[in-house]
Formats: sequence, C-alpha cells, structure tokens
Amino acid sequence: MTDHPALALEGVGLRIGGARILDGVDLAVPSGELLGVIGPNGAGKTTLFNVVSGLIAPTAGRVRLNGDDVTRMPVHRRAVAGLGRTFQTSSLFGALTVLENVRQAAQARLGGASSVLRRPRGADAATTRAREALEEVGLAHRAGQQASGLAHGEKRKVEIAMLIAAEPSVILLDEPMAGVGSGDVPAITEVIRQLHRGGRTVLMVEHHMEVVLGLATRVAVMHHGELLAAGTPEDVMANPTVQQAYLGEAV
Ligand SMILES: Nc1ncnc2c1ncn2[C@@H]1O[C@H](COP(=O)(O)OP(=O)(O)OP(=O)(O)O)[C@@H](O)[C@H]1O
Repeated sequence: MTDHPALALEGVGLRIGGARILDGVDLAVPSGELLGVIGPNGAGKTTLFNVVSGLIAPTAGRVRLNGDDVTRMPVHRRAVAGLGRTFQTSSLFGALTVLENVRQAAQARLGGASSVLRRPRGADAATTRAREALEEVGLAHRAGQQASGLAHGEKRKVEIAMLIAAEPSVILLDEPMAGVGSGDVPAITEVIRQLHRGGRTVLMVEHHMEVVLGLATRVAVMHHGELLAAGTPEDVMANPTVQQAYLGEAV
C-alpha cells in the first residue's frame, strides 16, 4: 500500500453539455504532502475537489485513494475509506455545542453500535477523540459553547477539529481562509500547519497566496479545467505559463 500515492487522478475529465469543465487532469499526491491548488476564478478547482470527494462523477478518468479505484464510490463510502473535506461555507450544526459537533464526526468514524456496547467509564471513545481534536486546534476551552455563537475563525478551527476526529488519510480544504478576517489568518494557518505535521496528506484550494506559499510543499495550478503546472512554490511562481494565466488577476 505504501507504494501508492495517497491520492491519484488519472486523466480526469468532466464535460457538462458542450463545456469542458475538467480536461485530462493527471496528478499524484504522495502521502504526507501538503498540495496547494491554485488558479484563476472558474479554473475548476472546486469542481476537482467535488470529483475527488465523490459529489460529481467524472466523465473520463479515474480517482484512486491509496491505490484503490474510488471513481464510482459514493461520498459516504469515500469518507469511510479515509477522505475528509471542508467546504467554503460552514458545515457546523449551530444549535449543538462545539464538542457535540466534533463528537458527531468522531462517532461517524467509530461507528454507532460498538461505542454503545463498550462505553468506557466517564466518557465514551467518541467524546475522548473529540476532546483530543479540540485540544489539537486550541479550542478545548470552547467545548461546551453553542457552535452558532463562535467567531468565524473559530468555526473554521472546529471544522478542522471535525476532520481530525474523523481520522481521514487525505484531507481536502476548500478555501479555508474564505471569509476569515486578516487577524485570524495566522492562527488558522498554524492549525493547518499542525494538521499537516501530524503526517496527514492535505490538498488545499486557496486564493490567499501568502498562505499557500507559506504552507504548501508543492503547488498545482489549474487553468480552464487543465492542470497547467505542478511543482515547488518557487518553480511554479517563476513559470512564465503560470504568470500568463494569471495576467489580469492578482497572484
Ligand atoms: N454544474 C455545472 N454546470 C455547468 N458549469 C459548471 C458546473 N459546475 C461548475 N461549472 C463551471 O465550471 C467552471 C469551474 O468552476 P469551479 O467552481 O470549479 O472553479 P474554481 O476554480 O473553483 O473557481 P473559484 O476560484 O471562483 O471558486 C466554471 O466556469 C463554472 O461556471
């Protein structure tokens, strides 16, 4: 298994009507990489994440998770197989507490029945895992608070704690800095850095270039549904084709 990339896209294409939304995307993401996915608006970045997570079926090519072909696997089974993702907008249950939100994610991973049958004294396994995940993102002190009352930046951290609790092997972060005030950017950057340091494989779509260049071990550039370039942040930013794609856009 270790010979396989954590995630591989092989000739992935998506046509909707006459439009080519994704075209021949080949990409191998080795285990432990933090890949920044960038590109101008409408380049196909979110669509690519939707294909990887199973929300959209590609019309060509394959998606492999740790070597296994998951192209036709539904979203929930892909999650169980080890794929986790966040969305541009918050996916928290506002009426639940922070701990309850993270606990749901841990419970989904552990499975309901076993934890009911074998409930450790005091706190069950899902609660313990949820508390550890909140600790990891520095939000243990918010555990009992209702999620709707959190600041936006804290909600982002709770979403990352939910990912940690679900223990995915590959994580997709879709614009983690979207809507985040500049004051919260460094703290969330640090949480993502920690997430990656734990040995997890992370793909991150992000427009905030400072964040991408500061975190990514490799950068992939999408343009008109194609993978234009992939390489170290330095190489990619020095690539004339990439600079051309961004003409008229803020890089
Ligand atoms: N279901 C759909 N039907 C038709 N066109 C679609 C559909 N989904 C996406 N598109 C088109 O595909 C292209 C890629 O969209 P996508 O949202 O993936 O781009 P993006 O790179 O994530 O953009 P942004 O940075 O603005 O979020 C866009 O031109 C979009 O209008």
